[in-house]
Amino acid sequence: MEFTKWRHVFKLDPNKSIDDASLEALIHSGTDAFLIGGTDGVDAENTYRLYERLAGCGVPLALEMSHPDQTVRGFQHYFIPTVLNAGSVDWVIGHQARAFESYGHWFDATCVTGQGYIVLNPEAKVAVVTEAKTSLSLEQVVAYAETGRYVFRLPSLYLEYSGTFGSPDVVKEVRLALPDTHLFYGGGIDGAETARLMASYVDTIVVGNVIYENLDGALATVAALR
Ligand SMILES: CC(C)=CCC/C(C)=C/CC/C(C)=C/CC/C(C)=C/CC/C(C)=C/CC/C(C)=C/CC/C(C)=C/COP(=O)(O)OP(=O)(O)O
Ligand SMILES: O=P(O)(O)OC[C@@H](O)CO
Ligand SMILES: [Mg+2]
Repeated sequence: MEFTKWRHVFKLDPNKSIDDASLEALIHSGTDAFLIGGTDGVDAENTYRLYERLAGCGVPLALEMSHPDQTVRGFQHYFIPTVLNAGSVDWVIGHQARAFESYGHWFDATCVTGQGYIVLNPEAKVAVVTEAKTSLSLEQVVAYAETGRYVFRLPSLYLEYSGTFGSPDVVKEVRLALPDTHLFYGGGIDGAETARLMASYVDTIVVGNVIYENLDGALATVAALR
């Protein structure tokens, strides 16, 4: 699974419902992959149910693990997030270490990638759950990104504005500071314009919420990159 080639992914939340027709449209949209992930209300059952609806669809499936119950086999790739600017160390390394304690025997480095999250929307559920320090200057965001890259040697960083459109200036500065790091951006991409803008700065744009609010807008985010 070469996530480094992905330019556009749809993020599907196991805790949200989506009808078959919409899922079919996403499958045929031309997106590079489906990233399954959510902050709350995710468990093995709803993760597997969503996996089953997508298995064999021809689009790569990756699981972004945010709960120990989510060790569901069958995905082509797994991301284990760490929230670099979390207010509690549990979300930086605590939950992950406990998960390895329980499930590490399943670990297969060829299909699991660490993902350094920097959460920047204080309203986002993930910010509340992880007590993220979101009041950061541009220099502080860059500093977190550089720490993720140079101290923790994370193979990917994720600028997370989940639920709102983020600051292009911040994203651009992180890109300039870390030209060789795989950057994901997610947050408020709702159509062609926002998709193109953020795709000009990062390697992979992640489109989530708009799927459940305006399917045409979601599909336009793929067409915009063609
Ligand atoms: C099966 C297999 C290959 C296993 C390998 C072996 C192994 C190592 C297994 C253990 C792996 C495991 C289970 C790790 C998870 C451990 C854990 C709990 C880590 C903490 C993860 C973390 C930092 C979560 C923070 C929240 C987060 C990043 C959430 C997902 C992304 C996101 C913000 C989604 C957007 O949706 P949502 O936030 O839900 O927003 P709305 O619903 O409001 O739109
Ligand atoms: O839901 P949106 O705002 O598109 O954000 C996508 C993704 O970054 C959420 O983790
Ligand atoms: Mg959710």
